[in-house]
Amino acid sequence: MIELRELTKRYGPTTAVDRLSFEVRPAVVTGFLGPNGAGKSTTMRMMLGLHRPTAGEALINGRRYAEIRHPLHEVGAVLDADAAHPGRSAFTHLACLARSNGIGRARVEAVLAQVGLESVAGKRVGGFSLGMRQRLGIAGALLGDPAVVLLDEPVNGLDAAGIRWIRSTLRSLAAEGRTVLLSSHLMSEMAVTVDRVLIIGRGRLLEDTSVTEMRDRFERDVLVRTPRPTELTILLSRLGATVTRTADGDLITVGVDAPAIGDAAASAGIPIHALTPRSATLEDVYLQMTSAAADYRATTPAPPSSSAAASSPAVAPTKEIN
Ligand SMILES: Nc1ncnc2c1ncn2[C@@H]1O[C@H](COP(=O)(O)OP(=O)(O)OP(=O)(O)O)[C@@H](O)[C@H]1O
Repeated sequence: MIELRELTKRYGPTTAVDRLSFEVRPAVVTGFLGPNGAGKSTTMRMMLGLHRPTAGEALINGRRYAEIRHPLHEVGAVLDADAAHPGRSAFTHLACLARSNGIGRARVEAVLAQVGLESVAGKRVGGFSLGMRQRLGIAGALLGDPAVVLLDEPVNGLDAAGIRWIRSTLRSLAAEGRTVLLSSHLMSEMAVTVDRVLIIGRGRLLEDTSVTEMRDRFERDVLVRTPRPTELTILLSRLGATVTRTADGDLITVGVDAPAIGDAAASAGIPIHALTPRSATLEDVYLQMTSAAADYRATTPAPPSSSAAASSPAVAPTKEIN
């Protein structure tokens, strides 16, 4: 379990982390999301005692990192896939880490097998692909069999097979009852990997929810095409729907689902030419939530056909960011 209480970090005039409070629970994979510069790395570094908070605290299993006597046995972290010396073999790298933490050779062999690096254990890390270096980082994090595992941007730059491997590894670590927290700035990567999401923007917590809840919460609408839009609008409004008309004459209906719209139109003899249920993608929702908090945004607008506004219903930001 990880607990943050009013955790704050200021660098001169910049407030990188702003009174952040949340809990990361065991047995689920939690994603820590936010745009570039949102404060994810700073927060993780404070959790690991690498940065001193300006105010507040980060507790791992009830204690500050500095108070943990054998940290590798309680918390494993991968902050940088390139932390291993390129001239060392994977085995030597892990054996050095293990030795300095009182961990035996058998455990080194076990974690190498767990991450699928057994066959290249004697090879120099300098020749490893990014995916192999990520696996090695995770092996190092698991050496002490910790209850808490933290990974900063673990899927950054990985190919599809690497992402799939990380995903299944994190799921099995959570299934063993561990607390698993990984950061990313991409919702699309997180949506299929994590159970819960903590979203931050400009150092503040914007959302603490499950992926399922986030999917369900955002309004779904139904696009309806009919040659008799005025009559259908009156009919659907009587059923409690909110109906708006697009420039093309289609109806966007919220509050009544597609089968009910079809049934109502059929019983009134109104022809329907198209009936399309739509929902906002998690990426749309996430971008909308964090847009006000993004430090760096592309200024080139997306083509209308692929923009969030054109392809999905309006999603309202859930909290105001000041
Ligand atoms: N050592 C530092 N000195 C001054 N400012 C810093 C320092 N480290 C981070 N910052 C600032 O703090 C803010 C948060 O940075 P941080 O790296 O934690 O964000 P992040 O969410 O991890 O971003 P990214 O996704 O780009 O890695 C940024 O505005 C950054 O410029």
